[in-house]
Amino acid sequence: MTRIFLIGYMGSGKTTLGRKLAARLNYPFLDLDHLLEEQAGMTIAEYFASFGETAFRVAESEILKSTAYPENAVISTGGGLPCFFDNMEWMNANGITLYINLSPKALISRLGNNKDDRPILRDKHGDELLGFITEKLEERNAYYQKAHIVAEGLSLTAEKAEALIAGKTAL
Ligand SMILES: Nc1ncnc2c1ncn2[C@@H]1O[C@H](COP(=O)(O)OP(=O)(O)O)[C@@H](O)[C@H]1O
Ligand SMILES: O=C(O)C1=C[C@@H](OP(=O)(O)O)[C@@H](O)[C@H](O)C1
Ligand SMILES: [Mg+2]
Repeated sequence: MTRIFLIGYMGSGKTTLGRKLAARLNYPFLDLDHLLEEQAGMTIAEYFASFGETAFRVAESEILKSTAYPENAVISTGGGLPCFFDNMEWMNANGITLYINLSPKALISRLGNNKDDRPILRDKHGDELLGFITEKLEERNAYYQKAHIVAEGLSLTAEKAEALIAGKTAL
């Protein structure tokens, strides 16, 4: 049984890499944000607007822990998920965790104009955005660094991720 949890800040490429890695390993792909959107019948942005962040954190933790995962799976998480409740410990106990580590500037470059569906970042721009991500990433790193694997995000490919994971387990 191999369940691979991809973690990292918004824009680190968890969803993108997750899809590619799952295709490469021939494992099912799950994105916890997408599962929440399906179950709630609304987008993450709508969920934040209707119920607020506190309710979102409870809901995403419930989805993490109640999903009936296939034997083998690649699971992309939301960027904040490892940093609330005991979610990080839960993932470490129930699978292999891989942190996609990127600098604030690299994250901003990847997010580009594509941050409108991320309510926490949507209204921040320029220096304010850089300052916010720098500060939050420092706080979140305390959780992210507990991952089984810390991968350098800029050069990370599905092939490299597969090799890193194979080094931790017999796939
Ligand atoms: N390896 C990569 N190189 C360059 N851009 C990437 C890479 N992976 C993802 N991106 C881009 O970065 C943005 C965020 O990717 P996404 O997978 O949604 O991240 P996350 O799920 O971690 O928030 C998207 O616009 C995506 O196309
Ligand atoms: O980092 C965060 O707090 C969040 C990250 C988002 O997922 P991505 O990391 O896939 O953008 C999504 O769960 C929500 O907007 C909150
Ligand atoms: Mg994502």
